[in-house]
Amino acid sequence: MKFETKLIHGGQSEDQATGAVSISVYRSSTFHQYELGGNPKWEYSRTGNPTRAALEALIADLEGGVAGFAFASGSAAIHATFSMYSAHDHFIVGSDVYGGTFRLINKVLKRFGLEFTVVDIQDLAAVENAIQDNTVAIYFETPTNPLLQIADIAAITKIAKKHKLKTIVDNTFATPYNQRPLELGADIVVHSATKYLGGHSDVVAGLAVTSDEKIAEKLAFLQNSIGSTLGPDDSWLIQRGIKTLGARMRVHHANTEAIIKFLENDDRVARILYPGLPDFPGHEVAKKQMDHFGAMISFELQEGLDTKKFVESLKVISLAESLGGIESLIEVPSVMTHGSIPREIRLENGIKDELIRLSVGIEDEEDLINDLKQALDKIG
Ligand SMILES: Cc1ncc(COP(=O)(O)O)c(C=O)c1O
Ligand SMILES: N[C@@H](CCSC[C@H](N)C(=O)O)C(=O)O
Repeated sequence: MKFETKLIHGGQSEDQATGAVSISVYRSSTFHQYELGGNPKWEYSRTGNPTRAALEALIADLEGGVAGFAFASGSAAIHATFSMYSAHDHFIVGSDVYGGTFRLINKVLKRFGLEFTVVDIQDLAAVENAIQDNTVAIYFETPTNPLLQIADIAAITKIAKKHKLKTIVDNTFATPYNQRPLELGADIVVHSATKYLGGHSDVVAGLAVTSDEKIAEKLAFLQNSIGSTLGPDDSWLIQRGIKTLGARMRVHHANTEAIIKFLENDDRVARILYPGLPDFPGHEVAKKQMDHFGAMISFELQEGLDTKKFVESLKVISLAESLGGIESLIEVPSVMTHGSIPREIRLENGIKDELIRLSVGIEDEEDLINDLKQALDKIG
């Protein structure tokens, strides 16, 4: 089955009880057990729910894993994944990660004794040099939020395997439409399904997928034990969103190409970060491991231009956190999505105060470009 067909018919796409082509929402907390001490398929919705299970089967299918797990948010999926490990286990983490992941690591996981070394994930020698006797896994995003840095997944998983480490990839920005890390050797993929997978900015959800049966057992245990599971209504929304992922991504990509051309030709734009640009540092690796370069763009305006006024002057594009929805969203990471990272660390990692991140939606491309133009005209 081709990927675009899998989006619609993959996993478990029909309701098994009725044949309904849209999976039913099983809004039941518990299930009648007809035999005491039997082994029922469904017992309690935290442990397993048919609507959530359909989504979990679908994401496992799309990422090429053996099992998928749905959580109440991307952060919950990441938390459950790190919960497989114990105090004094050491992780190598990419320096550019979503601010909330940085916060989870530094303010929560470290308190439970997990240890972390932050490295530039583009630098393979730095990754290998950071390995210690107690290192258990390498965790990174690619493309990263918000600098869109590209990590070489195949090369990193090769290093990981050599040292018997696991590789965990946050595939939120790429989505399985553009990139499938498990096929490149990763052990676990995590997602903020809040973004492209849901696709309509109307649900917060997270997913984890693994290619390893033993990890799948651990994640199933932790999902049930921690209990941060995704409810049936939200599971249904994510499955519905995924059905149109291919159609949406084609428009996201076309609009992004047009906006990149516009930004490249405007003197008021100083720097554009986008993996599809031939002179972008990660371009060659992105070309190798991604089917398309995605629809996230970061950029900086020329020094002295008023970033605040620019983002506040947009009329079609909304100033808002989040990304991957049908509507275009713009934000300033230093103040918004990455505000929880101390300024000196942020600057050290390359996130300037004035960096702007744009999530290109599927509106008419001319409307988006005209909106950017009128806002630029207000400041310079
Ligand atoms: C790359 C990335 N990973 C994980 C998360 C966390 O996801 P959620 O907001 O669904 O908890 C986000 C954003 O929130 C993100 O941008
Ligand atoms: N205020 C939130 C930040 C949400 S950021 C959402 C998303 N990951 C993005 O990058 O836009 C918080 O403090 O967690």
